[in-house]
Amino acid sequence: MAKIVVALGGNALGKSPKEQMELVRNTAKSLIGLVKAGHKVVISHGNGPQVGAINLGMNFAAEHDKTAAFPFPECGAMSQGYIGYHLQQSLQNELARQQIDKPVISVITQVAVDATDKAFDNPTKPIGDFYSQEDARRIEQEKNYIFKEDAGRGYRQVVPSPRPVEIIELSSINTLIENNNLVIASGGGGVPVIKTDQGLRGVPAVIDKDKSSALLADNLDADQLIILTAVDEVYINYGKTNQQVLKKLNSTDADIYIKEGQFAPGSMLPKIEACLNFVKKSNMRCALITSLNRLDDALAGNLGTLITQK
Ligand SMILES: Nc1ncnc2c1ncn2[C@@H]1O[C@H](COP(=O)(O)OP(=O)(O)O)[C@@H](O)[C@H]1O
Ligand SMILES: NC(=O)OP(=O)(O)O
Repeated sequence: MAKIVVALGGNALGKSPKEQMELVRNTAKSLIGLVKAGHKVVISHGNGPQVGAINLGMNFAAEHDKTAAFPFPECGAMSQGYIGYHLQQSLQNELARQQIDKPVISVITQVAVDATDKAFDNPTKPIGDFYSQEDARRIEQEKNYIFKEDAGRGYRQVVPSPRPVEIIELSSINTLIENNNLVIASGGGGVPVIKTDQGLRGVPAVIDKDKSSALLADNLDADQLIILTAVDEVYINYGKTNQQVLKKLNSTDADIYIKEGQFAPGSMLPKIEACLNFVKKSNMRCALITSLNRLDDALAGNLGTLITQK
């Protein structure tokens, strides 16, 4: 029996509640397969597109209908609730269908970051939808947002992405897991908070969920980290005619490929770095990157990129 943290990518969760629900329902079947096999499963997820959409909607309502403005950390917390709700319901329905008695719970998770993290001065985390360069430049002028090109897929708004330092609700998460709960935690990388003399305070940023998931997996002393995204496998020369799939990747080769710039910053690079951070601490650990809808095939060893220390 292994303890496995499974992280679902925000971009891989589709563009609408309908799409997300369908994708999550499908993934729930594989996740319950892991539970049935006797593994302790903990689920985390991204929120880039979702927190961007929520923030856009809230800003629009405040501008046009004069509703109260919703600060960015509150939007992050809403994205945890929205995605957690879909995951929770899909997992509960699948457990009921298979007549398995197991409680499912989403934990609103805050993750402490360093208030002096240099990431606050250099926004890098893409959120929301993709825009053309022309539209991105126009919105930048109108709204004072910052847009950057996202891994060849178009322009997206970017916000600061500080490094996760401490999972505030870790002890509750651990207790819930040890008491047979199927736990969803650290959604969207966690709501970023800083520690002040007055206590915890939310900050406008999005923590990379791959980094937070690796921290969660490490803190829980998990055996495996699985990152589910939109591609079946990791490649070198990705998107070029000579692209080559990486079935297995050890930390030595990964460091070389990182130096060569094989993994796009803001998309595949944080996943590889998170997996390396996790596996480098123990040669008993492994990490797997594969697609959200092919998890069963990946678990059967037919696809996916397996990352190990040696
Ligand atoms: N070397 C690579 N191999 C595979 N995919 C890559 C690579 N470099 C960049 N990518 C891109 O990274 C994307 C996954 O990152 P992203 O969309 O940010 O993930 P998430 O599902 O966590 O939101 C893939 O869909 C793919 O387009
Ligand atoms: N928070 C976060 O990393 O989200 P994505 O997986 O959507 O990038």
